[in-house]
Amino acid sequence: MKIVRVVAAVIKGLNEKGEPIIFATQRGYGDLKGGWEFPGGKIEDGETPQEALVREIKEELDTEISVGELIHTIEYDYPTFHLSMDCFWSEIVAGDLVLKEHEDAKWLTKEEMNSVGWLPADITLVDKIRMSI
Ligand SMILES: Nc1nc2c([nH]c(=O)n2[C@H]2C[C@H](O)[C@@H](COP(=O)(O)OP(=O)(O)OP(=O)(O)O)O2)c(=O)[nH]1
Ligand SMILES: [Mg+2]
Repeated sequence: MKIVRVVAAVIKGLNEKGEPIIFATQRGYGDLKGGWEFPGGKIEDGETPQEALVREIKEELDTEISVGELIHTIEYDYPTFHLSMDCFWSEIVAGDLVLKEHEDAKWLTKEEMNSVGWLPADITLVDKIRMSI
């Protein structure tokens, strides 16, 4: 099966109560349209995962991020491809998270993380994030 290598940013911030919040985006096009995900995309030839992630977040959200530690690499079989997705803690350096490609976005607290319809590959990662924030 075809392997698709993807990077995703788990962007962490704080709400007005000082609680940790995570930025989630809703896919605006394609087969998985409407599903919630962590912004990011496919690694291109010659890029490191971190370089790919900085580029993708600039393209998708017009925002500059700093890429932190790897949280987890998701391996998941979709019907037509195998997804291998590196997920990194990330923080905003500059920019306002403008939705250039996504349909919607939300900042979610730990308690709210199960309130959106995540893509099937993301479920184990979401659980892991909920335990660690
Ligand atoms: N970005 C992202 N993709 C995910 C997640 N979970 C998940 O299954 N995927 C899948 C959906 C896509 O089939 C694939 C990568 O997607 P993408 O569409 O974001 O790639 P891209 O930004 O480079 O966009 P494109 O040029 O291919 O349209 O990974 C996630 O949390 N974030
Ligand atoms: Mg993308």
